[in-house]
Amino acid sequence: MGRSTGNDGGTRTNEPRVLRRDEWDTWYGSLTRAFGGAVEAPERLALYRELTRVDRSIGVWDGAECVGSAGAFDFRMTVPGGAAVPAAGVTMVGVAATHRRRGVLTSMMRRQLDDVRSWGESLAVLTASEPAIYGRFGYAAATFHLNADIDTVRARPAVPEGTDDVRLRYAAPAESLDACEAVYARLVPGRPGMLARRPGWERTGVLDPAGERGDASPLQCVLARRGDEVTGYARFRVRPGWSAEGPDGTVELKALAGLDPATEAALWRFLFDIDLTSTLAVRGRPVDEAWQYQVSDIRRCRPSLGDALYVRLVDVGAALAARTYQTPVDVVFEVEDAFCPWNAGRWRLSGDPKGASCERTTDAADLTLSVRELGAAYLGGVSLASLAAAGRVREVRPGALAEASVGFGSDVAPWLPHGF
Ligand SMILES: CC(=O)SCCNC(=O)CCNC(=O)[C@H](O)C(C)(C)COP(=O)(O)OP(=O)(O)OC[C@H]1O[C@@H](n2cnc3c(N)ncnc32)[C@H](O)[C@@H]1OP(=O)(O)O
Repeated sequence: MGRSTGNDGGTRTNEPRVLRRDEWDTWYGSLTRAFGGAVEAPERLALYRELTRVDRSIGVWDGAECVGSAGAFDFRMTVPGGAAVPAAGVTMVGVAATHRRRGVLTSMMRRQLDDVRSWGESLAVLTASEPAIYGRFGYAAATFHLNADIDTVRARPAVPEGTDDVRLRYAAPAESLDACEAVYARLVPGRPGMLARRPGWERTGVLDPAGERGDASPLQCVLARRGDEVTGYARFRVRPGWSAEGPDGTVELKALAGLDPATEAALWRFLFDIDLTSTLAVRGRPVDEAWQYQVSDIRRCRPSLGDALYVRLVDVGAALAARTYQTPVDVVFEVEDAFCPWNAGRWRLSGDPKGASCERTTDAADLTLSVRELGAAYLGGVSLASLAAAGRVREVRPGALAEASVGFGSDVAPWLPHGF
């Protein structure tokens, strides 16, 4: 770091160092400004202050001014096979516009990945403000999500048997939090990419600052029950609207979870049917969610895909051994990793649906790729065969690509349940 030309006349900046709690306001203020400077709601600010792990956060200072920030939550993320693997949730990354493009981010990524390795965490994950930023540091998009603006007048859901047995009742979002979290916790092991809720994180789902609603309703919650058991929930707002033809409101879905297909269908049907609305706006849903296959007209749902979680294998051997493989795999990867050279070289992965090992080897390579391709394929959402077709994976031993590609797949699409 330290290229000495810049908008501030060439003042040198320093190496990143760990944040102190009393520096948080300055540090976070610098981050907010890097994101454009809009003022955040006090409730959101207070929660993020509480959730920040200052001991895992770093800043770059130029005199008394904070010019770079980066943090890392300590998540547990589900990987294929169901294990909850420690993953550093990289967050709050920003560099002052006066100090941009002179290596401040690079110095923070260097320090952070060294730190993550020293904490014994084999994965770092993030959501990117811009996809072009993080590839050079070894991250790759590993999960995608589905957005839709559903015309609920013309696209109608067909529900499975048992849906009518599910009872729905309104509940206050904050008061029903424990019941919702119990449902969420049961779903976490079943889908790669899901994050076990850490203390405090459950509150992000019911933050409801009045200043962020515009003309929409406060957050609403409906609980689903089968018998006495809470089996699901949906949180949403309603944004009323009127056109010359009549009511034209929008339901904005914020969260939905169900323990069984009938519960999920009952919640979706409810959201389709709220009076005085004609659009159901959904963002960030799993790409394989059932509602898409229940609607009468998918085109009227205006679906679109978005990139979601970026994965970086910080310790290739430990990360690949932490997940399982849906069919037997025995392949040698030749891995290129310029930013974390401890990963570079040959690794033999032997795995099946029960478990896996991944060790250093001197055997000949079967497949060559960079750590980014392993990150993309890690959760089973991007196939190694597709990456090979894109010229990013090279097959040396005939048959190795199909073997690894099928083995890395996941029957359930990986999904990031919330931003961070
Ligand atoms: C996980 C999260 O928090 S995502 C949020 C990221 N933060 C933001 O988007 C806030 C606004 N932007 C910023 O704060 C800064 O511009 C940052 C953090 C994106 C980049 O910081 P900088 O200190 O300027 O990056 P740095 O100088 O280390 O750049 C390293 C390389 O990345 C490239 N790069 C940096 N930002 C971008 C970008 N937005 N798009 C494409 N390339 C980029 C640089 O050109 C440079 O390339 P080179 O090595 O080929 O010369």
